[in-house]
Amino acid sequence: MPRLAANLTMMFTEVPFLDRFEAAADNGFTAVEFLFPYEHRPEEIAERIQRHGLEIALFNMPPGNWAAGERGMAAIPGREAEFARNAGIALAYARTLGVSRVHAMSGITRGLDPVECRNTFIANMRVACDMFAADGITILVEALNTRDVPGYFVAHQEEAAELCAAVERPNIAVQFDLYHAQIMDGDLTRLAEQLNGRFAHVQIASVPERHEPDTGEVDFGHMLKVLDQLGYQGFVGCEYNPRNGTVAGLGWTRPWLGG
Ligand SMILES: O=C(O)[C@@H](O)C(=O)CO
Ligand SMILES: [Mg+2]
Repeated sequence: MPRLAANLTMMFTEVPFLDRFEAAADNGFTAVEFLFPYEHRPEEIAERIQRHGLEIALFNMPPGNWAAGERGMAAIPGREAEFARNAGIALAYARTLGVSRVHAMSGITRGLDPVECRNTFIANMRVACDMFAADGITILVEALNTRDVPGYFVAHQEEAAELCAAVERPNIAVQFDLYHAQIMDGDLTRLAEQLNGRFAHVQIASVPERHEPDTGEVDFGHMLKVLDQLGYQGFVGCEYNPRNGTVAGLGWTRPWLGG
């Protein structure tokens, strides 16, 4: 049975960030995820988690200047020191929050030398993996679709898996976002079978609109069963923009969350 995690960057945005934890718990979630916690002290977030009996499935390292269009820097030559600093910031949050998966975004590398980017990515990820290993934390690599994020370093699931292998560390894995995967790769059942054992987090949303996963071109009831059959024990992040309000759109979660 997949364990759903509400993505608090996209869901429950009707209330301020710190109040989204209560909203998620009230609606049956026992786990949450979010992109960036850094506007809040880790202790404030830890208090919400404890108060509402939640677990945090995942969050991202600082991504650089998000508003200016930056999407991480793991593969961007010349930003190694900033990457390592950001890894340190994320590690402090992960420790306080008891989180065991942290996503390190690769960056927009369009126009840069691909070999240099790959070497930078591998070296940076080795640094991050080694920093997080003692705490039992896995670093995640996500492929993003080129329509939403043109020029991102990793666009296909097999590329993400191959890069993880090239890092040669036990605590790195693919963040298998089925929304991006459907847009770029398709054939999701066979893809999940091929990648089985190499992903440590899953995310879902309808395609192409990125709304609730009960609409659109992918049958997520089927995909969640496939993940079950493959023995996937991790979380499934609900990373979508609710169509008409978060709570109004939660009907699809009933078979998975109960209620
Ligand atoms: O799929 C996404 O957009 C996120 O999981 C993410 O981390 C980068 O925006
Ligand atoms: Mg995602």
